[in-house]
Amino acid sequence: MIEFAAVSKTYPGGSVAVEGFSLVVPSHRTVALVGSSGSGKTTLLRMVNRMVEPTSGRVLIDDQDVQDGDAVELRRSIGYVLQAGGLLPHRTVLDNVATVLRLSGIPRKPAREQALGLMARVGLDASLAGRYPGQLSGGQQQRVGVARALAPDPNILLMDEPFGAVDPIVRRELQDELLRLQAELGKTIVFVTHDVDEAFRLGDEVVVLRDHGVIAQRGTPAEILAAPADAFVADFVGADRAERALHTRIVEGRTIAVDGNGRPVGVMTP
Ligand SMILES: Nc1ncnc2c1ncn2[C@@H]1O[C@H](COP(=O)(O)OP(=O)(O)OP(=O)(O)O)[C@@H](O)[C@H]1O
Repeated sequence: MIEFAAVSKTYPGGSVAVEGFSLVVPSHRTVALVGSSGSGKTTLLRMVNRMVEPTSGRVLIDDQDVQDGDAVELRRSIGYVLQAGGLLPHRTVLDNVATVLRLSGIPRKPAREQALGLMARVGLDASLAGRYPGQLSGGQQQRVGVARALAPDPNILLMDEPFGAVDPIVRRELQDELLRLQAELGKTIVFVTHDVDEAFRLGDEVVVLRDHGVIAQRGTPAEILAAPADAFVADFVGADRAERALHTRIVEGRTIAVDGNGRPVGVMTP
């Protein structure tokens, strides 16, 4: 469990990124933080692994204040996936993953074997092991980023717009892959995105942020869609967008789901 207890962050120079944010992320769940650019998502995420120190308030992991332990150890125990992948450009794919294992004291040979296992787990063919990150597609690079983050078998995975740089089809594949992995692994995931559809797809719970990390609404995707807290949330989640405004129509005795443009999108099953 991760708990943000009234955290605030004012950066040097006076920019207020987050003001009085509180949230509990239950273990083995995925919570998606969604908000527009500058709403403080990255700042909040980085407070968990102490890449950002709150100006006030505390972050607790399983009731332990993250400030109490060693920052390097904390960072090593938490998986972190970034949009850019954060890969080492002059190391092969296998080495990128194995390095993380080596850092935790695993000898070279078993580290490489485990790295191959992690590659398979995220859907990367072993034939890519000897390539350099620059020789991979964007989607493959992101998979390496996920394999790296999973290497120390962390309980917590922090994901900061991890699929932001790939095209929509690959993005969808990566989302499916993450859902599959999460069903197997049951990590505690904080997923930052500005894409509402991605948040709704991946989040067991979704937290919609306004500026300064102020929570506009939190709930399951269904709860937020069914009852947006206010006009800001309704607008942000696109509650009136044609593709969300579904209704049914009877055609030849079957009930068809139709979107706001009148386009059929599915058949209702009894
Ligand atoms: N190191 C920094 N120094 C000063 N101000 C910063 C720093 N990092 C972030 N900020 C400011 O804090 C606010 C929140 O930034 P943050 O990166 O947390 O938002 P975000 O929601 O993740 O945005 P994005 O989606 O664009 O990444 C912004 O106004 C930003 O300019």
